[in-house]
Amino acid sequence: MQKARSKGGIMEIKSCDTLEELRKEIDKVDEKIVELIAVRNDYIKQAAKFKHTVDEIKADERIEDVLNHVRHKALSLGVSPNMVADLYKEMIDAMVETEIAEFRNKGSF
Ligand SMILES: O=C(O)C(=O)C[C@]1(C(=O)O)C=C[C@@H](O)C=C1
Repeated sequence: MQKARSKGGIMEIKSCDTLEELRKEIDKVDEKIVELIAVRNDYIKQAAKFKHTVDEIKADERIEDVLNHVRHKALSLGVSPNMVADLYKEMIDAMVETEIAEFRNKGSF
């Protein structure tokens, strides 16, 4: 089995013999990606505990830091930094909404 393509890679890369086998591996990777998105989403909900206003939730400077961080990580793994940053922008937009909903909810406990 081929090693993941870079240091710090989280999964082994299998050399597949058929398209069917390859697609099963892609499905497994997609499940992992969604699991990690769910973990991130849970942390985002926790972040609402530390915010005092809705304005504070959308922290533009922090978003820039996150985007730079993932751009660098993508580069180190040989993946397009712009593609990763675009995915992150989409995800963060949605997670800001989740955080706002969580923030509005926290008063009702
Ligand atoms: O770091 C925070 O303060 C967060 O709430 C997390 C997060 C993110 O998705 O990374 C979400 C909203 C903020 O605008 C900035 C970053």
